[in-house]
Amino acid sequence: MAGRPPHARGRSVSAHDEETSPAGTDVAIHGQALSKSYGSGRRAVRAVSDVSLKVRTSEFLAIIGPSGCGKTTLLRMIAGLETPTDGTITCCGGPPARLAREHRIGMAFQDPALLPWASLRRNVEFVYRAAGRRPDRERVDEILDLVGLRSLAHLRPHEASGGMRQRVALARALVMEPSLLLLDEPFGALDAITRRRLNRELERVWTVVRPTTVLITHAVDEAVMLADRVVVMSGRPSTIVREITVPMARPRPEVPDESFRHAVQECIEALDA
Ligand SMILES: Nc1ncnc2c1ncn2[C@@H]1O[C@H](COP(=O)(O)OP(=O)(O)OP(=O)(O)O)[C@@H](O)[C@H]1O
Repeated sequence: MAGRPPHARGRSVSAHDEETSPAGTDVAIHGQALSKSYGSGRRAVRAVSDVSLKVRTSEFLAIIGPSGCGKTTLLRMIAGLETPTDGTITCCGGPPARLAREHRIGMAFQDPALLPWASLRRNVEFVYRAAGRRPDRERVDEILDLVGLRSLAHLRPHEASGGMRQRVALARALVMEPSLLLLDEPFGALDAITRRRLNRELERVWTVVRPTTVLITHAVDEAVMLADRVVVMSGRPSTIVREITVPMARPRPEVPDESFRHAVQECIEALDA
């Protein structure tokens, strides 16, 4: 299994410390002074305030922070689904909307929103149809294998467990080999055991495919278990207050070791600050 990439080595830093931001041509996501407000006048909500971040190609970044601090809004700006009120963002060297148009962004959310009448396989194939392409059956088989669903692919969503449905969501997000994988609380609705199992599977799949990944989660241990780097957002103002590099090789240990506990503690302290 691949070890942690050399770029993941580092220290805990301020989000605005340019020296510690990934430099050079391998920057996949580059947001500069991003702000987003909804509405106007006295009813305006400043959802994200002055966020700058860089994410390297093939890096796994997790975002944690209190409810309502702007995590989803930030992810939606990265996906090209929201336009920043201020600041700029590029993904793979161009505007996010271009990447989205080229179907190079894979997304999965807490609610997998599967087509109820279609088999799990057809739900995965649907990604191709939505992009106006013929499904690549070999690739669909490969991704179903990777998420452990090949033998269950004939089931309909109502016959599948919550964990299986989330695996379909992950397969859908990955099947077209996206440059960016954006995950918004994908396992938030699952029980602790299934969630832990899917964390392991996501780690394994990510190690094989290695897309640049941004994961939003409320679970600090999930963030530390999966990410190269954890970004902590605060509620007031809605911005990045801390970045924590996770100094652990992959696969991450089953039993939390000292560096895992230390990284979790750092995240908790940043959240409580
Ligand atoms: N489309 C919208 N219109 C108006 N306000 C919005 C919209 N989307 C989000 N907001 C507001 O922006 C703020 C940030 O919301 P966002 O969903 O980005 O936070 P979050 O950190 O992802 O929250 P949670 O962890 O609860 O999912 C909140 O105050 C929210 O009410």
